[in-house]
Order: sequence, then C-alpha cells, then structure tokens
Amino acid sequence: MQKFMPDIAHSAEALQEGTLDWVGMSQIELPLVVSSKDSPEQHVSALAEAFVNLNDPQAKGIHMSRLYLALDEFSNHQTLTPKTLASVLDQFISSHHSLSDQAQVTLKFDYHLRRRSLLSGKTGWKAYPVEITATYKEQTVVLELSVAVTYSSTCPCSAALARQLIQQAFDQQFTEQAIEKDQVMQWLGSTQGIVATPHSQRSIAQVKVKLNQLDSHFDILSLIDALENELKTPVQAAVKREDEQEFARLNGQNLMFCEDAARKVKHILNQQSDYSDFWLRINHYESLHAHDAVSIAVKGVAMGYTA
Ligand SMILES: Nc1nc2c(ncn2[C@@H]2O[C@H](COP(=O)(O)OP(=O)(O)OP(=O)(O)O)[C@@H](O)[C@H]2O)c(=O)[nH]1
Repeated sequence: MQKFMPDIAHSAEALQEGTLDWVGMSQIELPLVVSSKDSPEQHVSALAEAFVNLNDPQAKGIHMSRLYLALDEFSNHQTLTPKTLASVLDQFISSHHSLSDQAQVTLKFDYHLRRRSLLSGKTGWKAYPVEITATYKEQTVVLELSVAVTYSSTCPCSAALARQLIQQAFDQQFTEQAIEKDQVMQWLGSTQGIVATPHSQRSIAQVKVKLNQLDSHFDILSLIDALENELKTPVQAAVKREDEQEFARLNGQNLMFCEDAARKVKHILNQQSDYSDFWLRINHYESLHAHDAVSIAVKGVAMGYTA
C-alpha cells in the first residue's frame, strides 16, 4: 500500500494568485536520435527545456515530473521528427488538462556532418549547433529550427587598402616604363608582392526559421547547405594545401562586410518555400578591432519575427 505523502501541488494555496506564461524545467539532459532528411539517423546529447503555461491563478504549481517523464519516454522510444515532437506537446497538455492549454519544448544539440574538402576529396566532421523548438498554442503547433554556420569573412575595405599598398610597392620596385614580365612574376611571388593583406576573421551566421508544416523529417542539412553555399567561405574540416589555396581564392573572390553577408543570407532564405518566417544575425568577430561587426534581419511578415 503506497504510504501517504503530502502533495503541495494539490494541497497548498498559491502564495500570490496569478497566471503564468511558462512554467517548467531547463537544462534537462536528453540523449536523442535525430532523424533529418537525407542524413543517417544520428545520436545526439541534447539539453531540453520543457514548459506549460499555468492558467489557473489559484493553483500552487504544475506537475514537473509529468513533463520530465514525457520527455524521458520520448528519448527512449522515439526518434526526433516533427510529428514525434508534436506528440510530446500533446502529452504535456493532457497531463496538465486543468492547468494548461499551451506547451513548449526546446532541444539544443550539436549536429555532426561529414564535410568534403574543397579540392582534395578528403572529408572531416563538423559540428553545427542546432536548436529545435515546438510550441503548442491555440490548437496549433509551430516548429522552429535554428542553426549556426561558421565561415570566414574578408573585409572589402581592408582589401582595397591593401591593394593600394601593393600598387605603391610595385611602383617603387619597378621605376622603368618597360618591365620584363619574368621580373614582375618573380616579384609577385615574393612577400613584397603581397606587401599588405586585408583583415579577415572567423564569423558566425545565426539563423532561425519557422517551418511551414509538420513534415515527416526535419531538414537540417538543407538549411546548412543553403547557407554555406551562399556564403561561399565556410570554415573547413580536412584541409590539404590545394584546399587551402582554393579557400584563399574563395575569400579573395567573396569579400564581405557584415551587411553583405546578411543580405546574402536574407536573399537565400527568401528563396526557400519551406520557411514561413526567418530571423538572422551575422557576427563578424573582427580581427581589426576588439568588437564585432553585426547585422540582423527578419523576413518581415505580419505577426512574424522582429529584429
Ligand atoms: N510545480 C513545481 N514543482 C516543483 C518545483 N520545485 C520542485 N518541484 C517538485 O516537483 C516534483 C514533481 O511534482 P509532481 O509532478 O506533481 O510530482 P508528483 O505529485 O509525485 O506526481 P503526480 O502524482 O503525477 O502529481 C514535486 O516533488 C515538486 O515538489 C517548482 O518550483 N514548481
């Protein structure tokens, strides 16, 4: 016979009456199997947040164990797809029928992809921070997918200033009007031929998209590929010298202010039919100064994300 135990959540009165927008738990450690379109299933170590709203102003509290146990069941018996995540929200609501009519779960994890080098054909792992949020409100489930893509940005202004110094060095080196091509080639191949270099830096594009519908799978790979293909200079995994030379060429041919990167990302996201809304933040961790160059933009739909 189960011994009697006091149940504050049922017996105690709220110290102060009032509804609450979200009550739940964060930093829940949750091993998951992620099923993403065109990618093999992947085991990840996620951190979860689980919330319901508290509609009853007099209720002492929600039932946290019920949220936790729904997530635990999900972790042990389901792969992460839009439909299985929506079913977790159903369980959150049904286990709090008199207290809540809204629910939210957020999963944060590193998603590993094998990425091919630029020319040598080698491959290596890259980890992409991913966040998936499912929210149930007014009988509707809204799914959001966030990724962060790391790339290299080379400053166009700094490149123009460096070119001017190279021109000046050339002018000082070659005072004759008639110049032997071999002499020039030799000079260009020396450190003097690149007497100045533009500043470039590791940069991160943070993107959050609202998914149009409950597809059978999340499509993490497509979003990452779209961003990296548009930015052209994602950081590399395996790099041989031929890859490094190609990377140098790509940086030289894709000089970017943070505004340029933001407009590129906004353009490519506007081309995607799977996303009803998006938010983006470009962060250039400038090597020129101690602060960062940042651009932020949203799709600009009514009732959508705000910058
Ligand atoms: N609502 C709420 N519960 C908390 C909090 N901190 C700890 N808890 C504990 O969360 C535990 C789980 O709550 P319940 O899910 O109601 O646990 P339970 O009563 O054994 O389970 P049920 O019989 O399903 O209600 C309880 O022991 C609470 O005391 C808090 O800030 N708010």
